[in-house]
Amino acid sequence: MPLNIACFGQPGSYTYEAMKSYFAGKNISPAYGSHFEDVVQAVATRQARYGVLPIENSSTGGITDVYDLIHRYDCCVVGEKYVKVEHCLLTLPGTKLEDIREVYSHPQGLNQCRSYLKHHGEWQLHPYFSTSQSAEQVQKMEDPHIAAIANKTAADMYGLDVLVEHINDNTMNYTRFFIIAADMEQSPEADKITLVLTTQHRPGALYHVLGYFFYNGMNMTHLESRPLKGRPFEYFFHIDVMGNLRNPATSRVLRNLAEHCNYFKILGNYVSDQGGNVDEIRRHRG
Ligand SMILES: O=C(O)C(=O)Cc1ccccc1
Repeated sequence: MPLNIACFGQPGSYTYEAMKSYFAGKNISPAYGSHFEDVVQAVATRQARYGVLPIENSSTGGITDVYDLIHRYDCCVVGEKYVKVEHCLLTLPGTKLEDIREVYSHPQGLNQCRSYLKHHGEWQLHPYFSTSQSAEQVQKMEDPHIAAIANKTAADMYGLDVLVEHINDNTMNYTRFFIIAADMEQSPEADKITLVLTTQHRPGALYHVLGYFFYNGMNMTHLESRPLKGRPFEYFFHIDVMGNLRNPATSRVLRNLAEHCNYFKILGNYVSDQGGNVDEIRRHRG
């Protein structure tokens, strides 16, 4: 039986790449969603066993809608994948740079190429469903004045030329993807925990939360704050820390921490992505 996977975008999207690489060698049956919510909903209603979504970019930061959706639909994080994102300007074969008047891409794609696009301030920018759907749109419109920002796979899939390569502002441009599910998964190899909490609304509350990790030698790798609806200037904190919940010391720290929070939920404990990309990021940091 193939694994039903809900994937953001369509074949050729960066999320598609993340899915292919995370589930390499597995028998999968993907269904695609044009909105982040489609993917989360498919998982929450168990139409799909797993969902794949972008969560964070190394140049533009957290993809905040996705944090909110995972939490709102009560989904769990069961894995992660880093993908190096190399944006290209794709056009119909034969189009020249001076022909271009309009550019389609996912808002993340437009954002990550801001400096390049600034040099072409006359181009009209169209935020679109995903990078791959933007490429398909260029193919369908058959208009040589229109380009898309997407990857080389999308160029091949949708019969487009790569007019300009590497147009992202930051050459070290990585996106982290979450693999989500309706239920928690636990493995002895899991080494990363994603949790969400709200602190008491008093001075030093976040300092205390961070102190739990610091004094117990737990490496915190990500912190994202999201507004609490109906409570102006109060926040959910989405936190990643290294650890395995089966380790009694780790679970004790988290239990103690939970007691000091207004709200505390573990979204997942999974194996961190230790692929070649991560090594490259570390090498670059020196
Ligand atoms: O639109 C896509 O291809 C996506 O998967 C979202 C995205 C867009 C740009 C960078 C990383 C992820």
